[in-house]
Amino acid sequence: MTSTSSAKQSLLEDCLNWAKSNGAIIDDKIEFKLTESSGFSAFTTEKIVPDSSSPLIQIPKQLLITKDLALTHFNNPSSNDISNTSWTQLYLANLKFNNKNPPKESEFFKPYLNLLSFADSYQFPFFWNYNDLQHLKGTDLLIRINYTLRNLINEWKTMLTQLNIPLYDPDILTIHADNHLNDYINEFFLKFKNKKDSNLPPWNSFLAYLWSYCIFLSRAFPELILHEQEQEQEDDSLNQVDLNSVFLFPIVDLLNHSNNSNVIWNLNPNDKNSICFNTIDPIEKSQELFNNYGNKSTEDFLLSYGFILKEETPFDYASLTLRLDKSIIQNLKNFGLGLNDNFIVGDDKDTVQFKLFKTINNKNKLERDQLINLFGYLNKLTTEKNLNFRSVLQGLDQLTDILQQKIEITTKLSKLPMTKNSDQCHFQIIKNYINIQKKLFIGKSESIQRYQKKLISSKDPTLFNVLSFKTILKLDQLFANSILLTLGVRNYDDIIKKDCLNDIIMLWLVRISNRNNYKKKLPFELPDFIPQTFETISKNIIIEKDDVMELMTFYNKYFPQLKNSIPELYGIGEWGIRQFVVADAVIDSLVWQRKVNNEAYFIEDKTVTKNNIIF
Ligand SMILES: C[S@@+](CC[C@H](N)C(=O)[O-])C[C@H]1O[C@@H](n2cnc3c(N)ncnc32)[C@H](O)[C@@H]1O
Repeated sequence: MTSTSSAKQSLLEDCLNWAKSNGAIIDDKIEFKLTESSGFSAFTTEKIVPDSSSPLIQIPKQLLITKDLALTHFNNPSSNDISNTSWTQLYLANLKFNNKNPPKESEFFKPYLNLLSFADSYQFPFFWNYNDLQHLKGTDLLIRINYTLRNLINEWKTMLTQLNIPLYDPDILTIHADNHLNDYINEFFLKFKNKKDSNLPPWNSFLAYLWSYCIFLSRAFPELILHEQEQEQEDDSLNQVDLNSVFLFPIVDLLNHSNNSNVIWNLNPNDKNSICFNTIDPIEKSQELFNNYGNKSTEDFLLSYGFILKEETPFDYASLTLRLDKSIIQNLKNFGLGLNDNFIVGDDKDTVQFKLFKTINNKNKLERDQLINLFGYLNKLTTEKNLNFRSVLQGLDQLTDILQQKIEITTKLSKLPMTKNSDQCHFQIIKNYINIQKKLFIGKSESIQRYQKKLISSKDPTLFNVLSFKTILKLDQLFANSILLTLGVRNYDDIIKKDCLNDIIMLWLVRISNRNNYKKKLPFELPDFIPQTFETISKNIIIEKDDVMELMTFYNKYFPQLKNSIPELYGIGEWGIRQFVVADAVIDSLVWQRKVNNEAYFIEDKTVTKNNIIF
C-alpha cells in the first residue's frame, strides 16, 4: 500500500466512523475498500439476501448536504435564474475550501469533506488541457464541455457578485478562446493538485466552484426521494418539491455504478429522518455492491463521472447538433409533426439537438421519429402540404451524409497520435470514447440504409407505390433501345457514368404522357400515380419564361434529332418544351435518387403519418 493509499484508507475509516457515530447504520456484510481501478468501493463479506424491512445502508438526514443548508447559509438569496443546485454547489465549495471564515457546519462535515478529493477531479474532462481535448475536436462532447464551462463561469460570477464576494480569479471572464480557457483551468488546477490538502484553491475561485460542480455531477441524488411519502399523502406537495434539486448522500455515494445493479433509494418508512439504500437482487459473497446511476451513455459517464464502462452499454447514443434557421424551427413547430421543445437548445434557440440511440425502445422512439420528420421536412417541396415518403427517403440521405461526416471525423480522431503534454490516461479514455462514437455513427448509418431498403422493397400498396427506373428500362425495351441508339447508353450504369439520368427520365415521362397515342399499348403495367401526377401538374402548372429558358439547352440537344431518327417514338404525340417543363416538375415531386447506389425511384406521393411509417 502506498502512502497516498494508506492516507486515503484512513480518511475512509474516519468518514465511516463519523457516519456511524451520528446514527448511520451500515450492514455488517458490507466492507468498504480502496481499489486501484475505481477508487472507494463496497464489497460483500457474505451473501446478501434483500430484505425490504432491513436496508443495507441507512443515513440520518442530518448527514446530508442539501439545498436547505445552502440557502440558509446564504440567507435565502433571491434566485435570479440561479438554481438551488448552483447555490448548493457554491455552499460545498465554501465548506471544503474556506479556511478563514467557513460555514458553521464545516467542522461537522469535515470527515466527509476530506473524502471528497480535490486531486481526483482530474478525471473530469473539464479539467483537461487543450492537448488532451484537441483529440475531441469536432465532437459534440467538446462542445458540451466548453458550453458547460461558460455557463458555470457565468453562474459563479453572478452568485459571488450577489453575495458581495470578490472573484478570486476575475481574469477568467476575459478569456474568449475555448482552448485558452481549457489551458487556464488546467494550469490553475495543476498548481494546486500536487500540494497538500491544506493548500487548496480559495473558495471564491472558479476552480473551487468547478470542483464542486463535478462532485455534484458525479455523486448527487435527487431530492425527490426525500419527499416520496409526503407526495403520496398530499397531492399538493409535489408542486413544492423542486424536481431538479439534488443532495449529497454520504456513504451511499461511495458505491460505484453497474448497469446491472437493481437497487432502491428511499425515505425510511419507519423513520422519516433517515434515507435508505437497499438492493433488490441477491448479491453473492465477495462481490462488489454497486449502485445504479441510471441509463447513461458513454458520453454522459465520461462527462459527468469521469470514467467509461468497460463493457458496451445499451443506453449509448451519439448526439447530433444541428444549427438551423430560426424560421425553419418555427415552421417545423407549426407544421404539426411537432418538434418537441426539448430538442431546441442554445441561447439563440436556433439549434436542435437529437440523440441517436444505439437501441431503439418505446421511450426513445419518439426522438428518432422526430429526427426523421425533421429531415423529411427539410426535403419537402414548398408546394407539398404534408410529408411524403419521397421527402422522408431524401431526408434520410441527407442525414446519412451528416453521419458520414461524423464517421470521417471520428476515424481521423481515432488515428491521431498522442501529443506532447497530453495525459496518457486521458488519451486512452478519449480513444475509447471516440471508437464507441464511431461505431454508433456507423451503426446508425447502416440502419438508415436498411430502413430505406425496407421502405422501397415494401410491396404494401396501402403504404405507397414505388417503381425503380432500372426496372422501367428493363420493361420498356422500345425506350431502352432508343437511348442506346441515340446516346449510346447500354445500361443503367452507363447512364450514371454519362451523367444523363435526369434527361432520360424526362424523355421517358413525356413518352408516358403520350402513351395513348402510340399504336401499340405499353408492354408493361404502368402504376397510375405516374401519369396521373403528370396530368395534374400539366393542368395546374403556370409556366414562366425562365422555366423555358432553363430547359432550352436540354431541348435543343435532343430535338429535332430524336424525332428524325426515331419517329415511331419521338414523333408521336406532344414533344414540345412545355411537356418537358411538366416532366421536370414531376421528377421533383416523385423521383428519389438513392445516394448509396444512385438508383432512381418513382415514389407515390402518400402522406407519412404515425401509423404508416415503418421501422
Ligand atoms: C459516486 S462516486 C463512487 C465512489 C468513488 N469510487 C470514490 O472513490 O469516491 C462516482 C465515481 O466513482 C467512480 N466509478 C463509479 N463507478 C465506476 C465504474 N463502474 N468503473 C470505474 N469507476 C467508477 C468514478 O470515478 C465516478 O466518478
